[in-house]
Amino acid sequence: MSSPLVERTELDELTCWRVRTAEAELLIAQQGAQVLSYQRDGEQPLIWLSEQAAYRQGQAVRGGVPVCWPWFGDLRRNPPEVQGMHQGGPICPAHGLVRDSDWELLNIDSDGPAVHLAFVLDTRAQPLPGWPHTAKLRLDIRLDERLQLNLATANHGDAPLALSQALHSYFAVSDIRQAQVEGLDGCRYIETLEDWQLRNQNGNIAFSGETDRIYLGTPDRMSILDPGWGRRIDLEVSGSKSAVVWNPWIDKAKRLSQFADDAWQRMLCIETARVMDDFLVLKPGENHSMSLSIASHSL
Ligand SMILES: O=P(O)(O)OC[C@H]1O[C@@H](O)[C@H](O)[C@@H](O)[C@@H]1O
Repeated sequence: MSSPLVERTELDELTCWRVRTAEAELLIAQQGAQVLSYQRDGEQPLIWLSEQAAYRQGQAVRGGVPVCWPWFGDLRRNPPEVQGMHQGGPICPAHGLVRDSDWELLNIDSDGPAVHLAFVLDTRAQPLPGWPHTAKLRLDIRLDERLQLNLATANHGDAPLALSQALHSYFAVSDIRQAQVEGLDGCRYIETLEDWQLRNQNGNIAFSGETDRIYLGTPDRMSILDPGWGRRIDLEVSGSKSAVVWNPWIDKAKRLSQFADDAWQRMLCIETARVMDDFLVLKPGENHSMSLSIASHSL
């Protein structure tokens, strides 16, 4: 078996890392430590990357796995403790401050057929605008027969940190209208499209319109069933009890940046998260890890 290969490549304004193992290819942008694409040989992509993706500094790439931190979504929809950490006035971008920041590549190493890359963002070296706290964020990416992401936050300050976060994974599907999500039966969810009402999930999730929901009390395993490609994508998570399920459908697709009008058909976000009442509080010196493992199997 050939040993894994990691090469640096520049995509327009962004430095990226292309990882090739005997069975898969992974592309990561150093900006945001953003996984951009992931495909196993002989399979359709697992992670979706927009065909209109732009590789610009200071702008998250549409697709892949952006890291949302130290808040998820609209800051004003976050618990007061999370909002209170921001002292930057009215400018507070959606999904926090790190998806378009420079991260440092700490390490690349391989262990037999597996490759591991670690990226860090330390707010002491790189202060975040309007967020004057001392924390170290680390994303470990490991590729072997599956893709594993581990997002760790350490509080290096002397006061508690309150934050929300997500690994905003865009998955590739053959056709969202045929896909289903298994594993969330019986969970409560917030229907953000209908006044943030609290509802209950019955059975699998199927898609027939714009979907933007925050699931609470989520389990450690979920799957995307994709009959069109005869495959299931199995997600295994730890350190998270909330997840966001999102597809923009027809109208919102037209308003999104770097997004083709018909791209909603081919993607589905299931975002491993710590949001709403699952937000994170870290005491001084405390560390927290949230991980996501992605594998595919035939249906
Ligand atoms: O366009 P952005 O900032 O990358 O956000 C994309 C989507 O991210 C999802 O997490 C949100 O639930 C959606 O409401 C939002 O549209």
